[in-house]
Amino acid sequence: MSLCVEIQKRLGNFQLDVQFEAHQEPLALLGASGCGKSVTLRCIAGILTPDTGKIVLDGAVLYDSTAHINLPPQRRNVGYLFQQYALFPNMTVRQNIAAAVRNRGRRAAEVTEKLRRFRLEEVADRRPAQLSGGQQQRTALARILASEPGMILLDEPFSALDGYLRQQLELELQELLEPFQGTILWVSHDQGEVFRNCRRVCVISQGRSQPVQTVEDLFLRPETVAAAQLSGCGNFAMAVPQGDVVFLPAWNLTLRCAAPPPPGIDCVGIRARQLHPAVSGEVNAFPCAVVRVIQDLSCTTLLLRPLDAMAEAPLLRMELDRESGLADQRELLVSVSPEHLLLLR
Ligand SMILES: Nc1ncnc2c1ncn2[C@@H]1O[C@H](COP(=O)(O)OP(=O)(O)OP(=O)(O)O)[C@@H](O)[C@H]1O
Repeated sequence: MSLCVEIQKRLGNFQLDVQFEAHQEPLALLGASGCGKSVTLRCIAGILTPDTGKIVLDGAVLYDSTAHINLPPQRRNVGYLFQQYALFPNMTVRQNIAAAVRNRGRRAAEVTEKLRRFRLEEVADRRPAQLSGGQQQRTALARILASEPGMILLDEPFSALDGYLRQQLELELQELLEPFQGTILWVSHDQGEVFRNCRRVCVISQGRSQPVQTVEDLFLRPETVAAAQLSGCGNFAMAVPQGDVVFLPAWNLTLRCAAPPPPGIDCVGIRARQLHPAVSGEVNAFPCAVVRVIQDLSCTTLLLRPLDAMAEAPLLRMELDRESGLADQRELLVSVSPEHLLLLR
């Protein structure tokens, strides 16, 4: 049971070129807005046709430009949960689910089972416009599972919902999808959502896919600037490796690394949480001017300028607990431990 995708598609100035494999797992497709995540899903679902390439699901060829195979969406056995759920607006919840059941003889029993399992019995006779966001999402998912798909495509499943509901539904979606045996492609630009729900991830950056990796490798040990950005890192500087240190011209800093940087490293990343107040003489300590203090709900962010930085150098973000008591300092000695310095290409 697996999905193999290797496709190219041009849309105006945008060029998509992605390849990845997923095996009976939730695989995350993670990337910034406009990087090509939805176009990839639409090509797999058969709503868009790639220019070249191949898509194979569980041994069945859905698309192959060389062999001129291009199955229509309804023959692909792919369930697609759209960002806005795309329910039939004139049908009730019951009818929306019933429309997806292929086996007519089992239709009534299937609908009853889905209404119960997805806790939709009380709203079964309402239309989509009369449902909450969460109920719409459950209806859409019930409809997808009623069609017995070989795989499920989730396009930003929580984008239509706000904070509290979002957290609840994420837990619920995990539970509802647990019995599903096939592959799930989970599109998101939210690092936390990916970390909580998927074991492996394919990063898409400006239309190009990067090799599939584990979420731990991406978030804890990112290797590229794009991956570090997606993992939430907020400080970047060009770097010149010299033995087991790196020189950062913009901030005029030399920082020690945990090990000599491998070839190809030309940038470092520093997470805002991993900059910390330092004592004099501490490894990698450097003085900074505090340029701005931003009070947030759960933390305080300081924007810092290293004292020897070039005029146009980017400011450093440092995140502290709200009660740290450092928010009124003009100058601060800070440090990043060598093992927390992200060495990037
Ligand atoms: N039908 C189209 N014609 C021309 N360009 C398109 C078309 N559909 C998408 N694009 C372009 O393709 C690129 C990728 O779009 P896509 O919707 O896949 O992004 P995304 O990664 O899903 O972004 P988001 O996270 O914002 O949903 C964008 O630059 C978009 O403008």
